[in-house]
Amino acid sequence: MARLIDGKAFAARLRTRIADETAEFVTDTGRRPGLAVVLVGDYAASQVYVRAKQKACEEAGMSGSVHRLAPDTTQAELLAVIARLNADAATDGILVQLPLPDAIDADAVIQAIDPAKDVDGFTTASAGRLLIGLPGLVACTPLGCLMLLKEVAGDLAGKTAVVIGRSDIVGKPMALLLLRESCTVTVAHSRTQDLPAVVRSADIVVAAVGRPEMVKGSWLKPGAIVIDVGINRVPAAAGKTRLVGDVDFDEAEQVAGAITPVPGGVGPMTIACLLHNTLKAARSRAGLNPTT
Ligand SMILES: Nc1nc(=O)c2c([nH]1)NC[C@@H]1CN(c3ccc(C(=O)N[C@@H](CCC(=O)O)C(=O)O)cc3)C=[N+]21
Repeated sequence: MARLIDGKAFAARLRTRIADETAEFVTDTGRRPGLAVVLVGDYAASQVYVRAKQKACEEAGMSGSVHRLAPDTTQAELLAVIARLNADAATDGILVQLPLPDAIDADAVIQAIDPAKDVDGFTTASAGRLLIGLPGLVACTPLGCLMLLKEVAGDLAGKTAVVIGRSDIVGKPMALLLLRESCTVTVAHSRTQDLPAVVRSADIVVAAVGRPEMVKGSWLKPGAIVIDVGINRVPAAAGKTRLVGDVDFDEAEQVAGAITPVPGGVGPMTIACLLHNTLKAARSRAGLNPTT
């Protein structure tokens, strides 16, 4: 049976460490690190995530503000909010909650964020710095996945890694982070031929496709480390729903060496890494040395 990778517990320890470092930052600078979350519209899942992010900020001793805008907010109005937050000295991190309403050009909004405050790591500046190996803010979900992998496997050099999914916010930055750790990286996607055979070659599998329970136990190399980024709500008994990942957990845990559960795996790490990035941005803006 696979070892269970307890992302929730790891994230809790990380958040405690960040809280200690935040207290030091407050002593050094006389102010709290500040995260501004911008939420447009009334998408139900976003309301839940945004509240979780704000609560996590406050528990770490940071200031977390949520800027709620109406569903019919125009692009110009949203850009004006970003400009104001870019110029605000007390704001260290800016996160525009996705998805945005269809009428708004999400890319134009993201690119308007000051890269020094880009705690999601979504701007071209942040993505480009990761690509060429310069220090910068890295997207929270892949960063959290990497932390879990290093915790479980230690040195990743020379290991074969397959990333399933090629999104700009998970698959691509995940592949670059694994390459930076000297893994041999394959990025698989919807057009990949014989995906089971590709997955079977991997010591490390990161599943980020958004298809419930798609990765089967029989696809895995015995002993592989499996990181499941998927968060899919599917129908369950008695008209209820339940969360499942992109990996068929019950099958995979019979074959894998270690595996993250859903929930309680990658999700909590995403939020902890958002705090990590906010503190990192705050330290950098205050002229302090980076801690990690
Ligand atoms: N600009 C932007 N940045 C984001 O980082 C971002 C976003 N937009 N839009 C939505 C997605 C989703 N996301 C999650 C964060 C934490 C959990 C999480 O903590 N999940 C828990 C609980 C899940 C539950 O019970 O619903 C878990 O997996 O254990 C999930 C999902 C961040 N996102």
